[in-house]
Amino acid sequence: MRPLIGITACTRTVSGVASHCVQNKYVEAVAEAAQATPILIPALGETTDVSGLLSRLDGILATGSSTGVDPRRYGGNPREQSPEGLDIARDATTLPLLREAVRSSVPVLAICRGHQELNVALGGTLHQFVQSVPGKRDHREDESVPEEQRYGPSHSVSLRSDGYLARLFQTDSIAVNSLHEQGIDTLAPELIAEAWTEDGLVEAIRAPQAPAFTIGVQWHPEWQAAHTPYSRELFQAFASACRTRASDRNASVVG
Ligand SMILES: N[C@@H](CCC(=O)NCCCC(=O)O)C(=O)O
Repeated sequence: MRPLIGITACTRTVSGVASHCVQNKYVEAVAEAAQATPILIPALGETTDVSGLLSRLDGILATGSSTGVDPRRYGGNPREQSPEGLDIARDATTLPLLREAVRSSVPVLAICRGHQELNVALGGTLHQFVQSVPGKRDHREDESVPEEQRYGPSHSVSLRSDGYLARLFQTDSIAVNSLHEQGIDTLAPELIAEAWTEDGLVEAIRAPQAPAFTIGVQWHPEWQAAHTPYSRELFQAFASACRTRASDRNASVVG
């Protein structure tokens, strides 16, 4: 049986109707690159039954989003963010969920906003506008170009020489896409950096003491994941951890 992977949703108003949304590329990456069964995790906030949900899941994919984590979640200045740029219900869902997933041996792959959420959930902080930080490059996408170009390679990242990703990819740097303006400032105590841009921004993270696979990346491996070698390898490694979790879960139900 395929592992069951929960994908974090955003709240959106679609044609005037309040909705929970996940972009197709995340669903496709789980179904095709990870060969798993995707299921949406709605942004229900505090009413989410976190432990009940985690006990039924084999992995969590924390997605990217145009919205940012509310700065009040990490001691940032709330006046600098417009309310439309936030998704309070998503924060109230994903932050406790990711914190508990890491503790409960549920594999986590966290992408872009998800990567930032993982850091905040575990006690780290973010830059609200990386492009305004002295010495940092502008990590935002060019919104005027077609999607194919927006998700194309933008800059390289150096991989930690003794790190998980360098071992997985068998290289010390890769080219990645870049579509964000927030970014990690202070790393959460239980995370280590797995990759950096040349401006020093942390582009990938891992929780080395976590019982299961726990990786965050600032770039977008879900974009055409099944057809892009490093992205496919990352999703396959995540899937392998999810399969282990699935067989452990089944063994505990049977036994
Ligand atoms: N808003 C945050 C997060 C950036 C992010 O997740 N971008 C993804 C865009 C949509 C997608 O492809 O999922 C920031 O600006 O840092």
